Amino acid sequence: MEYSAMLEKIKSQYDSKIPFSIYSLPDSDTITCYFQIKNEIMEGNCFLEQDMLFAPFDSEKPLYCIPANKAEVVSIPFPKNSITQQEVSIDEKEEDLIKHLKLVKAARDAIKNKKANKIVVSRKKDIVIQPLDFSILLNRLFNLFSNTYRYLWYHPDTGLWCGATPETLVKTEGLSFTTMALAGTQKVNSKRPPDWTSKEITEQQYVTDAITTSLQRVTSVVKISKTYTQLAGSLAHLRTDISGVLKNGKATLATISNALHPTPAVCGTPTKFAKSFIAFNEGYDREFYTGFTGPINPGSGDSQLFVNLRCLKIEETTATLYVGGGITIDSEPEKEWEETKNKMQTMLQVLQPFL
Ligand SMILES: C=C(O[C@@H]1C=C(C(=O)O)C=C[C@H]1O)C(=O)O
Repeated sequence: MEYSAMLEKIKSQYDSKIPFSIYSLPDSDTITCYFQIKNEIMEGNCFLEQDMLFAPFDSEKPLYCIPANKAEVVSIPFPKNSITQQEVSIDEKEEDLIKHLKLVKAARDAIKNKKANKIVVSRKKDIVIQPLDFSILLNRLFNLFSNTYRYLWYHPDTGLWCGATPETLVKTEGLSFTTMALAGTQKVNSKRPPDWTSKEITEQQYVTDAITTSLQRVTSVVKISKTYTQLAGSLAHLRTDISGVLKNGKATLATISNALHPTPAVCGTPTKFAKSFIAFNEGYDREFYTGFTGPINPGSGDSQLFVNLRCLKIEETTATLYVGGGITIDSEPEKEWEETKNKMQTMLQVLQPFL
């Protein structure tokens, strides 16, 4: 399939409300498209066959998939273009600032009261956009942030989502797996490497510890790398790689993703408290933000799932952007607000021609 035919196909699937998904793996020049053939709703048991998966933050809610055997699956190179980035400024409402500062303070108070060590709090931001043009959107999505997992997903039940996430939930190859603990955020400064503070180091260590503990149930041989800096757009994060072998016969992709999700990178620790704090205090439904998505193939064992961060949802002429950050005892509310603004830049860069 030619790239221009693919663009036509996306438009016709979208106009006829038939599910499709397009993705490019980190550092790849190829996009893979899943165009569902018939307009059936595929939700529920999505971990059994080769498919594209789209799972919400709340594991009680349905996850969606486009099975390969019900879709036209094509992989093609995407046209490369260099795009210059300029910071995009948008109006933020005073009430949103006040609400977020209050949320961060409430999370910090719960931590001070020893209810949790870390809680990830987030917000969403609605932005009015020009009518969508898939050609422009995909050109920016796939050419910017090439070291991230970039995707576009559409399903009539979930709506249209896209994202460029730096975070792997889990990658499996046969019985081997790798995952990562990603946390701590600084704006990249071209003059000097990030100087990580003890707040960020502690916040990221919580993630490594929690992931290693939850994996003990379903894996054997866990290897933990040194912690290093990962760049994602104009941001830097702290990252530790965790790899190992799945317990033969016991661990499936479903068990390992259930063991991992939601990690303290997007929820907090302890998970139960952080989850209920988020449900009671965030004041909105995260839907698929901080859920997970990616191409899976349980038969061959080669699957890649990514945490749905730096993402947005488009409904007609409104784009909703989702951003959050990890709160610990040392968090400063104003800095956390700035961090959400910095994280928003990723999707604002993609949307720039539509603003
Ligand atoms: C929650 C987000 O990102 C997560 C939180 C981070 C942090 O608190 O520093 C860093 C990377 C991600 O694990 C987001 O991008 O919305």
